[in-house]
Amino acid sequence: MEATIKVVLLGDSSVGKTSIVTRLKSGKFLAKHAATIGAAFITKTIEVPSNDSSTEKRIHMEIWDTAGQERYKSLVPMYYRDANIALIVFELGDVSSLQCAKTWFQDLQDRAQGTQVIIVGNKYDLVCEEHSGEVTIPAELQGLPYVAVSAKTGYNFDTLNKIIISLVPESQFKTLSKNNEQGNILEINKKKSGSGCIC
Ligand SMILES: Nc1nc2c(ncn2[C@@H]2O[C@H](COP(=O)(O)OP(=O)(O)OP(=O)(O)O)[C@@H](O)[C@H]2O)c(=O)[nH]1
Repeated sequence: MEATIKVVLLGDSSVGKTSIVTRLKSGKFLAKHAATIGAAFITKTIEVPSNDSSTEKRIHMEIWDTAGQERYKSLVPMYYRDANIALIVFELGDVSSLQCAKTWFQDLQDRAQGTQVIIVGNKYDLVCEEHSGEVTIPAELQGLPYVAVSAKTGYNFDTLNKIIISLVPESQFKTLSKNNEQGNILEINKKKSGSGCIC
């Protein structure tokens, strides 16, 4: 079974959206300094762990990394339109980026109600462990799935992947295309025999 989903990253400039995408895609951290211009797109396939090999599942993710800089803000709705999942990213220890996350959530509620939201607090490696649990999530964002990660160290990316997987509804999964091809071949053969063709 396969599902294709569109994932978009939203959040203030420099909170680490591109670094999260890179970590999701390649498991690496590149100390990147250039800000994203407009948006960037990558694809990533993840296997859904299962005990039963007959129900193997794969999720193809189309991941859109948007620019956090103010001057590109008006373009962003174009990228979150039709997204199944939005990762709204803020930087742990940076209150203004958390306020910005609130604004993005409001935007999605106004313009993309079908999009499921995950709140991601990034740069866990920069905050002291004993203080990292003290993030006060604004009331508007409470109840949404939340995970603290570090794109630099890879901390909690397994949890982030699990949350993404859990948000893909069963109805989104379609039978593997290989089976569809087999189905088509059977259909062609049936038509041939029906028309009396012997070639
Ligand atoms: N220490 C630390 N630095 C990080 C982490 N994630 C990203 N950074 C750094 O933060 C800076 C900004 O990261 P980007 O991934 O470019 O941020 P962005 O949100 O894509 O920025 P825009 O393209 O402007 O929207 C870079 O210097 C990264 O190396 C992290 O988990 N820990």
